[in-house]
Amino acid sequence: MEAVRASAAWVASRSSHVKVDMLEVEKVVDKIQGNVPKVEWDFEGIHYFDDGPLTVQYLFVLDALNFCFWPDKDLSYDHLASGLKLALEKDKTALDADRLQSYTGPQLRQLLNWPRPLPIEEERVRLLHEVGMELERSFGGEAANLVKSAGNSAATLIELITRHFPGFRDHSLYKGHQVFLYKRAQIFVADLWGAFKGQNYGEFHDIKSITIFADYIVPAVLRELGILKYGSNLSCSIDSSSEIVPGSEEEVEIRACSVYAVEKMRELINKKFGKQLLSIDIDLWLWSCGVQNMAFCDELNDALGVVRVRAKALDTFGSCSRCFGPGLARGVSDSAVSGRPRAQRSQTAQQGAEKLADGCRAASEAKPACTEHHATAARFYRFSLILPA
Ligand SMILES: Nc1nc2c(c(CN[C@H]3C=C[C@H](O)[C@@H]3O)cn2[C@@H]2O[C@H](COP(=O)(O)O)[C@@H](O)[C@H]2O)c(=O)[nH]1
Repeated sequence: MEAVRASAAWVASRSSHVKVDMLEVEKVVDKIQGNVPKVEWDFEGIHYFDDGPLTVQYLFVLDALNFCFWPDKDLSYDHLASGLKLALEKDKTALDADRLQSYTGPQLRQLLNWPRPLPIEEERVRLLHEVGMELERSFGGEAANLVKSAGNSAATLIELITRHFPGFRDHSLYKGHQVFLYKRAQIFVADLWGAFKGQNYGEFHDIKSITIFADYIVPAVLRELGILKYGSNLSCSIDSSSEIVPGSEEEVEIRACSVYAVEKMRELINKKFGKQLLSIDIDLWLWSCGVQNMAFCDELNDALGVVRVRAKALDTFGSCSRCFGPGLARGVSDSAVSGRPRAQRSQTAQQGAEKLADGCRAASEAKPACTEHHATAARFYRFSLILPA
């Protein structure tokens, strides 16, 4: 999106806490030889998809709530995606516009099968109400109509979303200048594109206008790669896990410089290797790398290996969406990410994957579906899959 791209460049040129290291951008581009590993949308197997308008409704609600999972160490994006999916599978009307307007905090928790208050729960409930109310008022209750009214333009869809739904207006004031990052509105477009494979509700003639999505995972990956450099005060705050205040210069710089760095990466790939990549594809690669295991992002060759391993592992587990047994999944996942030497870790994960597959087969016969355990297992995947076999 042009407003996001221009904002990111504006901030990056004035940034004082964060710098984009162009030499490191070039090193990464050379190392991957312009080939960004293809990561499939829904590589985790946790999203609802029925190829129709209900999927659009699901994705819109999902992305309305797609922020801030970290304050609860057990909660992740997976819980939201798989929780809403299960809720829809149980009751196709769960995300109808009138229902969205009446959810309370405890009801939202129940919908997601989450046992305690969600981070920023009141705001999440407010967003649900806003989405339900505006969908009903302007789009006949259906997010699919919102998408249709954008006429296959990603930029128009983002304009419509941010005009009608204030909760998606991801703006900040930086050094007296308004900057636009539109993380969740852009993720929604990318989700449609990914889920519908660029067809039907996912067809956008200007999909290349979308930038990456400035969340808290991609910047961590870019920092690990050496592309983002933080000043010493910011480094200390982040390394000691202090909270970075929303809207602060630091926060805006981290997010905007991430967008800018990937735009530069894309330009360089085009210049050196003649390839026109979409920021969406780079985002999904970096994000999947980040949520799987940061330690592996320092060696991009490993990352290339990751995708192969993932594809193989999904063959093993992909068809099972039943309860895996929490003890097994947890135990294995803890050992897989402990600080052991790489060769040993790979072996542990490999054995873990086999054990998990056995447990999974047994459990799926013995127990009914269980979102919470499934999410735990999915998180384990994310650790195990990136370990080279
Ligand atoms: N840049 C970027 N950020 C993304 C996503 C997604 C999910 N995209 C789905 C689309 C296709 C795939 O199959 C994905 O499942 C979530 N996030 C952000 O991550 C954070 C959650 O992290 P943790 O607390 O560890 O669960 C949180 O800020 C959330 O908003 C993405 O794609 N790109």
